[in-house]
Amino acid sequence: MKLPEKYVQEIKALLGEEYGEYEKCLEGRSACGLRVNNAKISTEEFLKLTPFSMSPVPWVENGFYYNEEDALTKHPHYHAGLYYIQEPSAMIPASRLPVEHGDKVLDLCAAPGGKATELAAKLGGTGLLVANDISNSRAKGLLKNLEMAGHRNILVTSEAPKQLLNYFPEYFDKILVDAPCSGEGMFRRDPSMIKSYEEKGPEIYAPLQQEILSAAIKMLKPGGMLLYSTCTFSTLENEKNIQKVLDDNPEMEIADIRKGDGFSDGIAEPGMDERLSRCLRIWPHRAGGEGHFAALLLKAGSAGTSKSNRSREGSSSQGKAEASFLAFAEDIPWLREHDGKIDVRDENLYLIPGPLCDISIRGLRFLRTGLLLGTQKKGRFEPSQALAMCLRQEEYPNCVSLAGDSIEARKYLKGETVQLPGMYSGWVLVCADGYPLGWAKGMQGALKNKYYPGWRMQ
Ligand SMILES: C[S@@+](CC[C@H](N)C(=O)[O-])C[C@H]1O[C@@H](n2cnc3c(N)ncnc32)[C@H](O)[C@@H]1O
Repeated sequence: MKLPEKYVQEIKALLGEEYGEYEKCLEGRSACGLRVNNAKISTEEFLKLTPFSMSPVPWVENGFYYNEEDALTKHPHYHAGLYYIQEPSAMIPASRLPVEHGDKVLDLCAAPGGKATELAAKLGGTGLLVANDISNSRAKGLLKNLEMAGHRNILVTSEAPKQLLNYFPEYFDKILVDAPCSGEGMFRRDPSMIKSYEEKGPEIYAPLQQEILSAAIKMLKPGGMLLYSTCTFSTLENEKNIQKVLDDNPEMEIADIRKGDGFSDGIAEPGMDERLSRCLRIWPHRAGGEGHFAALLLKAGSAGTSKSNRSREGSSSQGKAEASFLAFAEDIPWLREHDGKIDVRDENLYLIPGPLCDISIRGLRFLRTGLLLGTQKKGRFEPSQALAMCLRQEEYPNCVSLAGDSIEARKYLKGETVQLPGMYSGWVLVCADGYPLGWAKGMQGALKNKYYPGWRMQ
């Protein structure tokens, strides 16, 4: 691999005599990783269920290495949202941000959702995750990944950080800034990054990262925590940005971050704050991952409750639509006991998470508020794909479960008609090994495929 000369000099200066090991390591293959979605399945259960062999990623309990030749994105368990394909060192940021149930969490640069899906899993259906990406097209992929993973307490937005700040000053308990960066840690996995590095290197990204960080700090509650991460090695984009945060914001402190075998400390060059060593670095020749940087920051003060600026009243057309939905959702406990409200917009019904009922988002560019439950057509409720992904088999009695490795499960995911013995009527939840894939409509014994066309398996 031909690395840019400027980059080679930079890394030699950081690694000294270790540089040879780093260079040699780039000739090898990068590791493939997946993260189990504990919002749907425990790690233990997943390991019993999966037909693939895998070995643990040492720094996260739900992370695993798998063999490159295994087609993990083609398996129905992937489409059931049981795991997310993720580069192993990219599993660190969400795992090191101490999200607690009930928190209001912001993932400011979230697409395509590798970290947002884990942050939402840590919330366990409580609190709120605002997942944002400035790119609208990338935010669409983010929404799909959050929905496939079965998350409902979400607000998916596509805004510049400065604009979000107008809506959420000092609002969040926890914030992740997984910043756009020069991607030096991705050269082996994606050699096209070398070209983009040559066009836009650390000098271009560092000011953008500072701008994003500055808005993020203003959105963090006193007492809140912010994790800043990149997949690059340049100190300009990493420690020097954190140094600037410390210089400009006396209320910000670097917190200790849990490290492990093969992790390195942050680099405090002469004249820089020694606390920068608390940051974390992953180098590909020292640990089984491509490379990452993470800094955990704490804002001084104690967290109060966020201000509410909106009432929870629903619209008058709501009563009828809500009633038809509730008849459908009779046995789903979390739909009867949620802390939010059901909102009706046009034909669509949404379950708005509690914290989102208390704020105004008028004028904000969003792709989703809460969970799209379904649509109300000619007085009848049609459940959404996203609702199917949030359900557990035991919460909805009218189910059919296909074997995960069956031809039928794959046919269903391709949008084809599946012939099954038995008589079905109404909305049937189709599962693979007991984990929902989507809907079918029982019609005179046959099952009409209602899998969301945009998600079909190719
Ligand atoms: C490193 S990627 C994020 C990866 C993501 N966190 C994940 O784990 O899947 C950085 C993201 O930042 C977005 N981005 C670029 N400039 C931004 C800005 N000014 N504000 C917010 N997001 C930005 C990019 O569109 C890109 O999706």
